[in-house]
Amino acid sequence: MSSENPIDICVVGFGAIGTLYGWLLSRSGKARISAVCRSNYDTLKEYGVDVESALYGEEKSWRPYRGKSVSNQSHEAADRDYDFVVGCFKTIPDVATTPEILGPLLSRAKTFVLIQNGIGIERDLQAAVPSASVLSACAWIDCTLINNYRVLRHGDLDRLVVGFHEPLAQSYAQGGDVAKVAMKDAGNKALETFVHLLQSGGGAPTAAVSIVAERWRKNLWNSAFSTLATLSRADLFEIYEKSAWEINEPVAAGLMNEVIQVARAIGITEDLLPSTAPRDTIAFAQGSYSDSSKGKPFKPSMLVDLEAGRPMEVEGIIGAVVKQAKEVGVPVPRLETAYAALRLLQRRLIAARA
Ligand SMILES: CC(C)(CO)C(=O)C(=O)O
Repeated sequence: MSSENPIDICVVGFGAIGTLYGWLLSRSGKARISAVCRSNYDTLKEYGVDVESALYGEEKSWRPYRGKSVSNQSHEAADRDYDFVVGCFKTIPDVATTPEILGPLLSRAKTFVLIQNGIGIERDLQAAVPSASVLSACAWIDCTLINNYRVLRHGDLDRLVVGFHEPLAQSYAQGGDVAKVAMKDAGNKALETFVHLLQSGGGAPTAAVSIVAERWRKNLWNSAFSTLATLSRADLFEIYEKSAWEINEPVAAGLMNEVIQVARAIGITEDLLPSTAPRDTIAFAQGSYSDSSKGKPFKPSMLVDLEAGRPMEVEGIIGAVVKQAKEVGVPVPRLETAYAALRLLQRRLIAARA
């Protein structure tokens, strides 16, 4: 590392996404990464990880500045302050909330970044650390840890959209407008620094005008394709296979249109999330998955979790939309059916782990 005053970043959840973004941040030469790991702790400590990315290149035996075990609820990493705490763990509030997972790290930073799927995933964190800046990011990426966590395999897709969440009104109520402006400035500055670090590491993140709208846009993909794939245990090539797609297309479009209607009802306007977004999302997936002779079968992370017997991100992807639909009185029968079926699967996964 060349920098004299390194930016200290704690990445919590060092699965494929945490490893890839931790690596890019450290490649900036300006940041040092403390990694909070679970299953890959021993491998990372002994061997490091071989990064094999079609987009970003390769590095043998990369190790973060230090690796810490998650066995003690992130306690081991809470021995210092950080410039950023970056959450790359799955959002599964029906198992543990984000504040529960971050534990003592909550008081170790003023800026948190959540790189996760789902809607409203920032809310419990904002309530737990009202004076902090909360950023979040949507990742369109295909990466996996293989060979017993020794290799990070990444293809040629990395679309990362990062943004700053408006602070909760209660967090600046006492200080009034001055406090509000100061919080916004701090958030925007943190966003600028984070984006710059990733860019310096070779990444190409985009800063969002409205990260909330971007989260709804990303959720179009997840609520349709993650749901269909998980309930049928089919990969994306199977879903897009010609005779199957005739049946699946209206189902995917129907699920996405319900998501759009809820987004509109809560105030996400056409300029932030256009009504053409479902069509664009379908076309984007079609470009990648309609020809099975090209590439390997792709499974959304929700299906990967189901097959591995791990709890899935049902609440953030579907549950949160269904709940908001109820609050604003928008009927979402397709999403409700998907949610009910996924919840039944989830109950079994959680019970098996207990
Ligand atoms: C969009 C995608 C497929 C990852 O890039 C995803 O969000 C997931 O697998 O859950």
